[in-house]
Amino acid sequence: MSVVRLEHLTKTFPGGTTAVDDLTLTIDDGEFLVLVGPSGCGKSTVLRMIAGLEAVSGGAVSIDDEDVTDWPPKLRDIAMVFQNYALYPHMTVQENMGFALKLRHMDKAEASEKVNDTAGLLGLSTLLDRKPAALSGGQRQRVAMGRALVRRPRVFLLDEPLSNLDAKLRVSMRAELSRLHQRYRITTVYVTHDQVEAMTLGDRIAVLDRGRLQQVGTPDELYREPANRFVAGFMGSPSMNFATVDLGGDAGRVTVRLAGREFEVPAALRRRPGLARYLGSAVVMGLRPAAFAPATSAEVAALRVVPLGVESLGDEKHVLFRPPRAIAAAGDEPGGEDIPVAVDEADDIELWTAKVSQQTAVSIGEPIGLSVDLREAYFFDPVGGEAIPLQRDIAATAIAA
Ligand SMILES: Nc1ncnc2c1ncn2[C@@H]1O[C@H](COP(=O)(O)OP(=O)(O)OP(=O)(O)O)[C@@H](O)[C@H]1O
Repeated sequence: MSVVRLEHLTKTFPGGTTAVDDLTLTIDDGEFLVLVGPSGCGKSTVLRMIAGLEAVSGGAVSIDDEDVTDWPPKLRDIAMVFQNYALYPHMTVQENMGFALKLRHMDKAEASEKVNDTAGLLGLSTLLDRKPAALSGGQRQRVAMGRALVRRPRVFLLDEPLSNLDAKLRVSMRAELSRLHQRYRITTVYVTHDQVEAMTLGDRIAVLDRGRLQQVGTPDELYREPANRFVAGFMGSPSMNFATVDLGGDAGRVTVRLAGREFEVPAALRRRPGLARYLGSAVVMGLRPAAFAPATSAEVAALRVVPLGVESLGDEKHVLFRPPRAIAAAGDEPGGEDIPVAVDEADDIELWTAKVSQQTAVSIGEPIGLSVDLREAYFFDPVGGEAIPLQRDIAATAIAA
């Protein structure tokens, strides 16, 4: 059993930067938790406080219900792997991996057996006599992980361990990490700013922004039910597209206006009931790149956009275009029954992206029609950015009330 509990964890550096702000989070026994967030959001500082490498300014860290907040690192039984895996250059792979066991005065034969077992698992058996200089980047990273795993720590902390590797190696090391975790089930906290790594590795993902926890949940929960605009924009690649739109209609019919055209929000959209209190006012709408498709000529609900960039990724294309201006169609009167849509000027700065199939004929500067699937739309409060709740949240609130 190794449950890691962070309670109101806070870190303010002497210069006054609050890197971690009141973080409360439990990492369950055997769980693989990924901490993600943009550069500087406090991920490494959280990890360093768990390891005991950084003193906390407030709050507590406990492991298995034991408060370890003031314990020195070596008493915590935690292993940490960094981005620059810092192997001892003068030692062989065998010696590097066995070093921690030697420090613990483990019996030589037993230590050697443990090293050999772990090396076998990591595909390092034939490299045991080499020194780090004679290894590839991926092999060195595996040795670093082997060195951490060999003593079966209670908690395994990894800080962007794959970021120095090339794309192909990263994919295979991801698979390897998953396999190792399945095998040992060591409680793991993994820091990355790469949301693909987060989605593929994490049992759960915790998203940080400016030191504050935004949401914690399974990859699927974060993707499908982001708690706020920040999480929605962070999870998913390419990112979600946002526009501020005014909501029109009544309880029976909800519409948004984009590019002078009115779109009805489908009744089937689970987020729709939460929209009722925003009727007649502005909301932020989010559309993932996959919500667009090339429009067939028969479709009415199409946007005409001028591609400003086309990225061909082999099996799909990303089309970049200026966000459709949510202008009212000619004849609409502001304040009239059909509420015209306001445009947040800031939205114009970031280009939108549509994901289309490789077969779609599209080139820069040549207008194309895109259909929009509003069943895939997300809505956020225009001020606080929190997600407008799903149907079941509303039902739960109603019951609670
Ligand atoms: N020793 C320090 N003294 C002062 N400020 C620090 C110190 N270490 C980190 N910071 C600041 O704390 C904030 C969080 O840093 P941290 O390294 O935890 O972020 P991160 O999310 O891991 O970033 P990255 O993804 O770039 O590694 C940053 O604003 C950083 O500049």
